[in-house]
Amino acid sequence: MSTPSQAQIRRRVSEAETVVVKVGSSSLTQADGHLDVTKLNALVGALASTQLMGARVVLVSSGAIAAGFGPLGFDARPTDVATQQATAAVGQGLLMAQYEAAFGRFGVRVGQILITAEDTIRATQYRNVQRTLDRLLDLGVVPIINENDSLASNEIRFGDNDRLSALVANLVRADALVLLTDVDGLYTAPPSEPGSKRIAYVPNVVDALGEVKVGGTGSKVGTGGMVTKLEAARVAAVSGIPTVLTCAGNAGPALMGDPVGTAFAPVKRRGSTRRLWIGFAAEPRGTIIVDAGAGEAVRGGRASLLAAGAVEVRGAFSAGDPVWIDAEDGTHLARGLAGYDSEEVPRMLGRNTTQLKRILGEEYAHPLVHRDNLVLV
Ligand SMILES: Nc1ncnc2c1ncn2[C@@H]1O[C@H](COP(=O)(O)OP(=O)(O)O)[C@@H](O)[C@H]1O
Ligand SMILES: N[C@@H](CCC(=O)OP(=O)(O)O)C(=O)O
Repeated sequence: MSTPSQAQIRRRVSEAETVVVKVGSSSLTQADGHLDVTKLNALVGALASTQLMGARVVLVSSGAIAAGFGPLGFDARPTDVATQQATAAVGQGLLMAQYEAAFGRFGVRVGQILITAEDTIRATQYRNVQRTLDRLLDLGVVPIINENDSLASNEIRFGDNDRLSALVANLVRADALVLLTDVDGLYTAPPSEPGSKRIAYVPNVVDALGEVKVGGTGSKVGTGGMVTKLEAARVAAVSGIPTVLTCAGNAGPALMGDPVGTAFAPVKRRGSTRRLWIGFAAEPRGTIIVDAGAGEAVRGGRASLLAAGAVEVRGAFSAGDPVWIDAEDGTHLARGLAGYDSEEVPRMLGRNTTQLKRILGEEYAHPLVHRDNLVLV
């Protein structure tokens, strides 16, 4: 696939049949922790027009915690997990009430979907999310997605919604991802640094960003900053989906294909959704270290990881959790979903399938990581 021009990417965004739009906390709230209804209504105006022109629109909206702390009487975004979770429970309801009213003025229905990272890595759960989203879109509804902050465990969570939005874009087979934030695009350095300049077009987000200096959030309510937005653009790019990153005020022009913000080209054709979830959705809980032969087999792309080639296991994980597969020198070779709990693995190490069946029983005959549950890194 030759590298497309910026104009081609902008056209693809304007012609998208399905578009995922992600909006950050700072674009929806005031500094005092109350929803900024004017900003929210302006965003909904742009999204509703896109939807009424025939596109399928999915909104990934942050802002539950930012919208909840003011009404609860706190001066600032809480920092402890329990209070954040309680604040999100309050803020999410307030956020949805505003969205329902705003979209309702255009006769557009909305539906709320709250997702935890854990949901997204289990095959049955992500198929469930996919089916519900597809059905909502068929029904002409705008799904509004957020991380399920009130229930997410602290160890496995997205935290920001940037990566979640890219995974959702892949899940709904979107034609474009639009990331809306409080800065009008990607800059050569954090915009507070003198001399930093907006970058209008990134033809290859995977390896062309060496010169760019990215920093964390610039606001008191956002999380992740530009780092997670670039990760999201990268996940979208390897899924074959172009991304536009700009400020929320530019939502309308961005969706119409105007040259606002920063456009990122896709870098290859669409990959398997499931493998992307495994590759990006959650932090691995442990590591399986493999010998050179198994490493080569795994890197070859079509082999499962068998116990015979594994030499050590680290960390505590359950069957189904994401794990690293590392070489003995510590190099990451792949990520995958473990076929066993970590405590079952030590007695399996180095044994071939016949030995495993004979010594431990039939139920130990399947691979440590099945090739369908494995992505190379
Ligand atoms: N190279 C960069 N270009 C643009 N913004 C940057 C860069 N590095 C860091 N940032 C910061 O990232 C912020 C946006 O991220 P964040 O606050 O998490 O927003 P959101 O709440 O929309 O997710 C910007 O306000 C900016 O201060
Ligand atoms: N799920 C959280 C999102 C946290 C957050 O601040 O995200 P973002 O503003 O997208 O960087 C919420 O709704 O408050």
